[in-house]
Amino acid sequence: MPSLRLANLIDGRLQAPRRDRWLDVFEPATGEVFALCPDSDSDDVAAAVAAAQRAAPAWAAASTEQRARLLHRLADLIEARLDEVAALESRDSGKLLSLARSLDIPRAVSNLRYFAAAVVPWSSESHAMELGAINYTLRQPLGVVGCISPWNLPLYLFTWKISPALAAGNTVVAKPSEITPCTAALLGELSIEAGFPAGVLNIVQGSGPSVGQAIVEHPGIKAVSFTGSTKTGAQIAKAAAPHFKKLSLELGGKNPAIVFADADLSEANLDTIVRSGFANQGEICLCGSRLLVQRAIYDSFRERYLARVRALRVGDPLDASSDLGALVSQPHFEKVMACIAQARDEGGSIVCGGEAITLPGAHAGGWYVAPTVIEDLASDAITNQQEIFGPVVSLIPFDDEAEALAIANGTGYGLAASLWTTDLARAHRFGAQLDFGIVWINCWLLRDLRTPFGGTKQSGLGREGGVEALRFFTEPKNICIRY
Ligand SMILES: NC(=O)C1=CN([C@@H]2O[C@H](COP(=O)(O)OP(=O)(O)OC[C@H]3O[C@@H](n4cnc5c(N)ncnc54)[C@H](O)[C@@H]3O)[C@@H](O)[C@H]2O)C=CC1
Ligand SMILES: O=C(O)/C=C/C=C(\O)C(=O)O
Repeated sequence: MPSLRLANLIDGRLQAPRRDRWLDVFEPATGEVFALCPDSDSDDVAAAVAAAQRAAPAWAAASTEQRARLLHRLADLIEARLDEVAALESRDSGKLLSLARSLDIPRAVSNLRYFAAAVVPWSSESHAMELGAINYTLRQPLGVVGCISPWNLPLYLFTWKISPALAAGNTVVAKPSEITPCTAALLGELSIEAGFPAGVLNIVQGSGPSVGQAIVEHPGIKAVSFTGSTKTGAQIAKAAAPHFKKLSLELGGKNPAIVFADADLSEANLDTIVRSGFANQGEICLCGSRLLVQRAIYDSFRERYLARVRALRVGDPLDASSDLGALVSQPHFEKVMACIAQARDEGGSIVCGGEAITLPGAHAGGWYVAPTVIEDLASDAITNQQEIFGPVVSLIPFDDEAEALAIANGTGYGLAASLWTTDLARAHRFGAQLDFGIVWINCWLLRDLRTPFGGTKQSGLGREGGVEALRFFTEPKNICIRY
């Protein structure tokens, strides 16, 4: 029997799911079950919404300083237990412990602190009219909002959603992924210790079709912020439409990293380009899975790049010398392997990796895939069009800017692009033409939490981050006074 049994947080109390049903939670590094997650249903969601509705008036009326103080206190508690939270995140998701410790958990803390700080000086607009009237726009909390997050950056994305929602004065019903529920459950416990009033933050654990859908469909939930697959995003949009709910959808990507012949390919930059494909086993929606390289440097770049990728070590996520850990689940492992098989079937050459890796001993049952590089596929091949979300990068040569732009923009997605060039004019010209919500020039995943974050086309709807997130989680009300 797994030793860890998670709980829902509803109305300030840790609770078992009403039906007393449970889901297995696997440790991707070993393939073993190590925890049980509540398999909650619409009754648990209804109880959470009712608690959130009761808590909403007082939370909305609290000063921004009071709300900010509690968010900071929660951040303090997570920070004080950094090692423990990072170890839990790594165990739950298969990600490197070093990454959880240096990126995921510090960023979760930053999310809480950033929105705690941002909401205090946040002010509304006013518009004076010459005829003798003034408008001012109130930004009022929506009431109860839903936050649904995925498994790839569990606490990082869970806090990215709940922090602005709470800071702006809403009460929350949140659902982490049932595949990686552990750190959100721990955050729930810490929120009690931090002193959040009962019902302000509710966490209902369980599957997408039961808990996620019940959140989206509940008439008491005024807005839903979702990160995950484009397919689920479309289902949510459909279910939310009859209720006219506000939606923020941060979905998939098929991101290009575009390397021009004039790029500064220093060792550090080359490392970043490799990282942009393989960080977190490629399980980040921002990973550059299409590597476009100008033909003039293709051969020399390819040689240096492949040498680096071949040197990446797949291993135990707890081992500091591992560069890649385990994929998050058996179904996801099977999906990634099927994508590699499909790349072969459509004529791609696997120039590096391409196989599953079996580690010795206790890790033999884990889900490991070798970093894989594919060549010789047209840009409209399925491999170069569909999101794989694993350690798989496709190399694509191009001749000039026009061709690079057509390839880069030529998918259904538009999340993030990275561009490598020393030509400043090209950087501006090309950056402006890329049909993506985020463009990094000579860097990747350099994040400033004040900036708008999100994608175009099938990568989503709306923007998260900074003031955009505070706007999303509030209702503007214009008041016009004649004097
Ligand atoms: N950040 C991203 O862009 C992510 C992309 N993906 C992509 O999606 C593929 C499938 O992964 P999944 O875990 O199935 O992603 P998913 O999009 O189904 O799951 C994300 C979250 O949505 C919830 N959910 C699922 N169905 C729902 C519904 N009908 N209503 C409301 N919530 C629902 C899940 O329980 C989870 O909390 C991956 O292989 C990957 O390609 C997955 C996770 C994150
Ligand atoms: O906000 C960020 O820095 C990163 C967000 C990443 C995702 O949303 C994702 O991988 O799904």
